Amino acid sequence: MEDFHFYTLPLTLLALLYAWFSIKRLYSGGGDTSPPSPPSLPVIGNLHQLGQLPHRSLSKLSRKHGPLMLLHFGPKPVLVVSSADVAKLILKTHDLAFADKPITDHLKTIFYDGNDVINLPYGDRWRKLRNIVLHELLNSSRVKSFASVREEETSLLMRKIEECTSLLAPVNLTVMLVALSNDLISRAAFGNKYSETEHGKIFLDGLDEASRLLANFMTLGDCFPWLAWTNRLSGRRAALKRIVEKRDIVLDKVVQDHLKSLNTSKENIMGILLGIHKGEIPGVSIDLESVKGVILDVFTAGTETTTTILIWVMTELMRHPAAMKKLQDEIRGVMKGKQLMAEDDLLKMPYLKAVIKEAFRLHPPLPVFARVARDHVNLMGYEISPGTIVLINAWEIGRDPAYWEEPEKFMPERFLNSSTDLRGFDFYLIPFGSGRRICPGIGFATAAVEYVVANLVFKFDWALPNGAKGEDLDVTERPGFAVGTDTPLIVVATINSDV
Ligand code: HEM
Repeated sequence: MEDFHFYTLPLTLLALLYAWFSIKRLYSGGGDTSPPSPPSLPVIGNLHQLGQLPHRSLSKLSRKHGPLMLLHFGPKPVLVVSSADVAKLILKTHDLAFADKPITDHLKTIFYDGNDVINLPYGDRWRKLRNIVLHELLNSSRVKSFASVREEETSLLMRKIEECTSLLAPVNLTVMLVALSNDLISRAAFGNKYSETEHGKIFLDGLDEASRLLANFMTLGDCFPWLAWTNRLSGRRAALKRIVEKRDIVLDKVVQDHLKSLNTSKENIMGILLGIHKGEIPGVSIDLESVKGVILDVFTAGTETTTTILIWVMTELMRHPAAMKKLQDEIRGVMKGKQLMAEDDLLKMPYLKAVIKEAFRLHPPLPVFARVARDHVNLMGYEISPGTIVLINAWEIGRDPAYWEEPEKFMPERFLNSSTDLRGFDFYLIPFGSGRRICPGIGFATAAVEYVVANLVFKFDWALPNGAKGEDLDVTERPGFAVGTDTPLIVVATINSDV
């Protein structure tokens, strides 16, 4: 018994100390070779610190622990990047080493086993599909060819707003802009507006539900392979499967309808993809599963993001009447004596472009985007292992005080006489990402956003209902795939009497 006390207590203490340091090392990155980490809990790591709006929780942590920070989501190491300089290291200096994307079971269920551009790992299959998207579907002449779709859909939106003004009714701009983005993408993708058909509604509702189910950053089952069963238990997997099955019936029917028509139309994305599938472009090929994957990419990546930025632009203009007036003066000056805006008119509107860039800086629709390390990388003296997830906080980078004066202020003037653009070369402004995996939809999205905002501001004067002031607008963010405002933007429009 005496021996027991003599040896057991110190040994137990030693064992406890060893366990404590091992856990600490495991969950705080492992000492000098790992970037700084906030304190974490055993097993779950830093998961409890994520919150509903991850860009904000990560921003708070990074302001304390630095622009390169290591977290753990359960056992998974996660690097968080929060400054333009570190983003440049990841997206330019080591772009190839960080060119993979994280994929979870849920994403596989939604995207045909990850058989699409967004989710494929870097490699030949991804390169082949990405080239098709970049060179055949979304190149600049193709984006121009969709101008008539933008013009027709924007003038329909104008008419709907005019109807509200004649009834003296406020306009729910959020609802109208959601419908507009869906219709723009639907017509570009399929050639017609699927929102108007029963089938189309099922398809769009399916996308919406899937995006809501995926709004949580990562589920426990995604972080811990041994907890994958919780996805089944929570009912999420079954719910996703149901949604995907319904959606696939619609997508299969659209593919079959297009295939049946003798000449596959080259005027919409589905037609072009099926043309490639039939071997119409020498040296380029695509299987039917990937055709559906790419179509899903276009809808998933293109609709909610476009709606979200349109609403942020209009919200910021409502909150800043001086900027609204300056923009109106610019647009109405360019349009003097003209009724119908052509896309070439936008070239003479530098303040419009500045307003849109400023909205993207403060409110990137995808505030945090992810990459995965493919190789061992030495980053700023730290050893990063393959498989490490990298979260790039574009929202925080847009506020990096090393690059932005008064970063919280909405000040479009900062972009006048500046060469900064949205194409990912300026690492302090990366709402579309940068490097090998930069968004291929930049041209498509900005063409739509510029044309729609220019028309809204040209045709109407805007006010808030009941004489409310811009600063009263509720700009609380809503968690989701794209982060927009929680409260719909309800406004009163008056027709500009000079138009
Ligand atoms: C305001 C609108 C949009 C925003 C803010 C946006 C943002 C982004 C971001 C941040 C990425 C990840 C980039 C990276 O990892 O470096 C991305 C990827 C992607 N986006 Fe967009 N996007 C928008 C519109 C669109 C549109 C309209 C399309 C298609 C019509 C599109 C298609 C894609 C695709 C296919 C990818 C995956 C690229 C790859 O992994 O190779 N996006 N987008």
